[in-house]
Amino acid sequence: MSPAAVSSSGLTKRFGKQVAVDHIDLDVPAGSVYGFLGPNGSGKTTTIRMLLGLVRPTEGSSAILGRPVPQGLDLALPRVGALIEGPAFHTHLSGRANLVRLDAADATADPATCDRRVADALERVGLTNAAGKSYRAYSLGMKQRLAIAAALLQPRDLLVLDEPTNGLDPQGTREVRHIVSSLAEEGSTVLVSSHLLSEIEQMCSHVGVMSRGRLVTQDSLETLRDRARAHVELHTPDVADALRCLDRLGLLGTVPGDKAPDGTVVFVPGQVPTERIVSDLVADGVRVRAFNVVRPTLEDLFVSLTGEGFDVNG
Ligand SMILES: Nc1ncnc2c1ncn2[C@@H]1O[C@H](COP(=O)(O)OP(=O)(O)OP(=O)(O)O)[C@@H](O)[C@H]1O
Repeated sequence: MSPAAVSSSGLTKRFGKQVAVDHIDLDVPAGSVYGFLGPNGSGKTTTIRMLLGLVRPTEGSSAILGRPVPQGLDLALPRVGALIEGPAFHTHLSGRANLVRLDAADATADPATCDRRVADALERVGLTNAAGKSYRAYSLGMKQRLAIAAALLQPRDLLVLDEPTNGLDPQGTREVRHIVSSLAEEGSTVLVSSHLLSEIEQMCSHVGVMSRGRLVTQDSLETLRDRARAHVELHTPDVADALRCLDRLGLLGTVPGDKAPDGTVVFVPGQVPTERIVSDLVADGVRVRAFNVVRPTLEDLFVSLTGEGFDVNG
């Protein structure tokens, strides 16, 4: 197992009586693109602020790049690029001049390589041609890309991006996705928050789902897709015979109990073709009243976990 780039244990933040973040155990594997997904107000920003030492947790602990927060932040933060509350850009300065200023304010940055690093960061986010324009003339998408460039002025092992596509048009969103993918290809871990499932699905390898301050699920996207795979709901008066037949086919049938009507058997067909299952059931004398293949989407899975909807298309 790869070591965690970010981890937390029982991390909790209360504002007065309100529990904004409720005992969450994060595990962001090194090298992953971890999508931190949840509706507005579910506690994502507060969590990220705690991880970066910007707000003190009420309870619990966390570590980034193997260093405890806050004691180890001096060592960890130079290796972390964060887009959380946009850096303070000067509206009258150009994008390039803004980055040079930010770099100059960073004690860990080498002034001798500033120009090259600024040029590289601008190139990465596709702002080379607009580098000399004043910030006030930038579109929202360009401003967002400049903020990402600011996080990339130095090589980073971990990027923390809070809702990086907020307010961007589809083109801007695609560009941010592309930047995230290229960072991941180069080996950085990326922790990216979003309230959009479609976005997380397209760029992440892992997902943590927040709902009302709690981390309701956390896994690789692959595993979650697997959990959301098709299952069959079979209705029959011959439940025992049906279970025996499924067993012979190597399938595990379960009787869901009080939630489903009498005579319901649920199973995951896996690799066995459904037509084969039906014909075997019939051959065994099982009276098939209904045979419904249910294909939940990832969204169905998350909604069932959180009880809330996700903005699917943005
Ligand atoms: N400084 C604060 N004082 C009081 N309550 C706060 C404070 N910061 C956040 N909260 C509350 O904590 C809850 C979680 O907010 P948070 O910003 O972490 O959610 P989020 O998932 O990031 O949502 P969004 O995407 O809207 O920022 C909200 O109900 C919010 O009102």
